[in-house]
Amino acid sequence: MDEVSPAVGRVQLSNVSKRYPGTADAPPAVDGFSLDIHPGEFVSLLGPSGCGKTTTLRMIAGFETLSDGRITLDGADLGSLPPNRRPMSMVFQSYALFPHLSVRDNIAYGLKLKKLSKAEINREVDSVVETMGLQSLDRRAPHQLSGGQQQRVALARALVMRPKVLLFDEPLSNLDAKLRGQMRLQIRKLQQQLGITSIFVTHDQEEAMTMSDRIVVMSGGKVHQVDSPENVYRRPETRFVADFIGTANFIDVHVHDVVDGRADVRVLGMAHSVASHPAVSDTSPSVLLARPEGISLRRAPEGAAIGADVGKVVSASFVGNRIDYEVETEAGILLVSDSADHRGANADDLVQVVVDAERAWLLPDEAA
Ligand SMILES: Nc1ncnc2c1ncn2[C@@H]1O[C@H](COP(=O)(O)OP(=O)(O)OP(=O)(O)O)[C@@H](O)[C@H]1O
Repeated sequence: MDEVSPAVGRVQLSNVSKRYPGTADAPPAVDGFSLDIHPGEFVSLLGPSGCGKTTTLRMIAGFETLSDGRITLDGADLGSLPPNRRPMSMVFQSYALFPHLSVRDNIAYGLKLKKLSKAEINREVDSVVETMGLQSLDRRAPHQLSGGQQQRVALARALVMRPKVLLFDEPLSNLDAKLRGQMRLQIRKLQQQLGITSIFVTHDQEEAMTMSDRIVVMSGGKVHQVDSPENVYRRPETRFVADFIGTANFIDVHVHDVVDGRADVRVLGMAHSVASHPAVSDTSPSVLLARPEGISLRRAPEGAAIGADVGKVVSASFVGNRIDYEVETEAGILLVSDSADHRGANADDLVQVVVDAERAWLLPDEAA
């Protein structure tokens, strides 16, 4: 396949909503979704079951109508254009291969419908078979392939249509963890090589984090944050995002002063200056987010008792590349991860608990 990046495939969603028929008393499945997806960008829609990510993808594909709003591709309104007239290909969780057709015929299927000549079809199929490393498998039937191989065929079938946009609906959920990891890398590499705008639905945060340029975190039909993987982890917009992505310790703090995105707070008896969300003020309820790797444990001073900065180790679990601790403190149970390869503390030890202020983030406590 050509390895040039076409500067096409800009998808814009403006205030898109979806209310399914017969659900008038429930909140909309998708509620005022706006997003500008750049050509060649890899965007994941991430959120818990029922948050509206599949509905959004299906509206982009044309399988669902919009109740409100507009979706454009390269500036042109997609309106009621049927799915097969949209220059997009979808890769499904179930692979959706035709069982009675060979790998090669599965890949060629869409091109035959487009009535390309036999020679053209062969050329395009050869090219994509090579790109996907399917040369030795192309005469087989789908049932003679592993799950990962079937998913590669499904991707080849999508790519051969030379879409402007690739849509993925949880394509890796049926694969085992190791294969999922390999497929993630393969899809991302290929996507970058070909420069095809990609929209990827998943409920797996690690998948979204490792593959995406930007992640859209959704809940209850609404967008909570659109940001880089790093920002959704380190600088979440809402408590929901902080909790959904990774492991979160939420610590109640006293906020003394907020200036230029930094706040003076008292955490576990110690004064710190921490980065703070723009909506945080010294009068609004706020909560400190500290990730487990942003807290460290030190040996408690001789004769120390549980207090402001001294806690008691409840459990210490060896997880291979790190040790996970649960520590009981005055701020509740905190989860702490230590990358050290030796166990620094054991259950029942008293430890000094230190929050790394540079890795902490103060955000509005909408749950307060
Ligand atoms: N055909 C339908 N008719 C009525 N309600 C629907 C229909 N399809 C989905 N919904 C509802 O719309 C909301 C969003 O569903 P959607 O499938 O988009 O969520 P999701 O985030 O993709 O979830 P999952 O990860 O479980 O697939 C849910 O409340 C769901 O029950």
